[in-house]
Amino acid sequence: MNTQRILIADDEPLFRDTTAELLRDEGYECVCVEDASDAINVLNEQSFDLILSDLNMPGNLQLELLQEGRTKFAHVPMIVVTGVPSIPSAIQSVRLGIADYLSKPVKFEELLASVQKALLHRPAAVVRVDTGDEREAGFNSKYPEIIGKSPKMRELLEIVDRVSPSNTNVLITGESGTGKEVVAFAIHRNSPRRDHTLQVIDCTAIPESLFESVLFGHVKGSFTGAVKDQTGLLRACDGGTAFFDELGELPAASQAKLLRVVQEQTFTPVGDSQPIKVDTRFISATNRDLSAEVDAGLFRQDLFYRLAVIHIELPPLRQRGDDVVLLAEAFLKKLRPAGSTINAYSPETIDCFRRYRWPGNIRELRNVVERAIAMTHGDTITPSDLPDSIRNPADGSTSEMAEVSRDEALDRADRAYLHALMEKHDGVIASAARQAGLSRQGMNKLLKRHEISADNFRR
Ligand SMILES: Nc1ncnc2c1ncn2[C@@H]1O[C@H](COP(=O)(O)OP(=O)(O)OP(=O)(O)O)[C@@H](O)[C@H]1O
Repeated sequence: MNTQRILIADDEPLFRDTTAELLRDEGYECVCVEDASDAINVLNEQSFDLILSDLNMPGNLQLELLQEGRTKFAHVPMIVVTGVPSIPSAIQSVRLGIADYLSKPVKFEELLASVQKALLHRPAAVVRVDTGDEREAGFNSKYPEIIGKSPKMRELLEIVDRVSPSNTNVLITGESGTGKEVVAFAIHRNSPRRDHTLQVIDCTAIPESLFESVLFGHVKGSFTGAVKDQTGLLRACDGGTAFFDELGELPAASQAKLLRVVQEQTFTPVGDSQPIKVDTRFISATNRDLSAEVDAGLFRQDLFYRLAVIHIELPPLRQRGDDVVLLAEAFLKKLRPAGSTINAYSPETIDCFRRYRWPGNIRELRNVVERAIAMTHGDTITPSDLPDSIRNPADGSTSEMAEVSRDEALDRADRAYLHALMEKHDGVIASAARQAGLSRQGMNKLLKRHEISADNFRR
């Protein structure tokens, strides 16, 4: 069953509906719109694998959909189907990188062949997170799955860009949930190996006694339970990339076996005598400090040097500045149910996001957004939709405090205090003011200065 999603933008109802119906019969999911601006809106809201677009339709007289589609949604192939073919529009379309240019009337078999071809040759599948305006939202057109435009993330993307085309082995480190796997996939997808497999090998999931069998494969009868020949994971990614996740968990005996493969690119399946040669790039990830583990004698130094030819260190979310806001916005768009009217965070919620330290990094943020979407009653997510630990982080004296000016630190503490106070008093200004030793007027002034709305705390 094919569940690829196709957006059909055409103002001719007969063509639009018939094409959608025929494509649905082929197993595709189709969404139909009748003009270019609706198409752009839908593209901003949902992810698609292909766009089928008319040229002469409302909102597209300057080929707006074509222009915007090719710059903002470059990873979604587009096929133009026009009733008014012309050489200039064909040239312009091709210049903008469309997958095909068809003239109406078009036979369905011809259209289907074009769709299948475009889908086959599109950039490898990505986790597409739609973040609205590219520049504003930290959307990196070459790495759409990596949201962020903080200096640390820009630097990181530059490194990713430089290492992707090479064959060099890469070690990615960083706290849990910082996006190590996302970066590994981005490197593979932008490498010449992209048409081959990226095989994820979770080092925590392979028992030491089965390491060779799982990685190298085995022949039937080579041990009790080996009832048939089994191809190992490394064979599956010949020509591609082997991604060793949680590398730091690999036991010493398995480290030795892996070293041989990394050095020689050969291995022998269990019970076989013929070595197999592969061509594999190794990307590894760990949240441990591997060089410290090498120093402590817990990880083989030779294997470390082989695998960490390039070392990419992912910063924790708390060091990525306002990327937290960009990510929260992207997750909101991605995770809200279709047709949902939830469309914003209140300024106080954004404040909570900025203040919190995010020990679980981006994964934690994603979970928090998902929970908030389920909790909220209105169109806007407010602090009452967040877990208590995020509304009231008990981290007034973190080391981060020492990184900012005294004024900024006092300001943050003041804001945290006001949040806690409003929370406790359910947004009732009179009682909050009483506890704070302020007049109502003074409390109102302070809330206004911090752009905190008492209404958001009322139950
Ligand atoms: N820069 C980013 N932009 C958008 N989403 C991201 C980004 N980084 C991570 N994510 C998302 O955050 C979640 C965690 O990412 P990922 O699994 O890659 O982290 P990890 O560092 O490999 O975690 P662990 O060490 O626990 O395996 C995923 O849902 C991923 O899609």
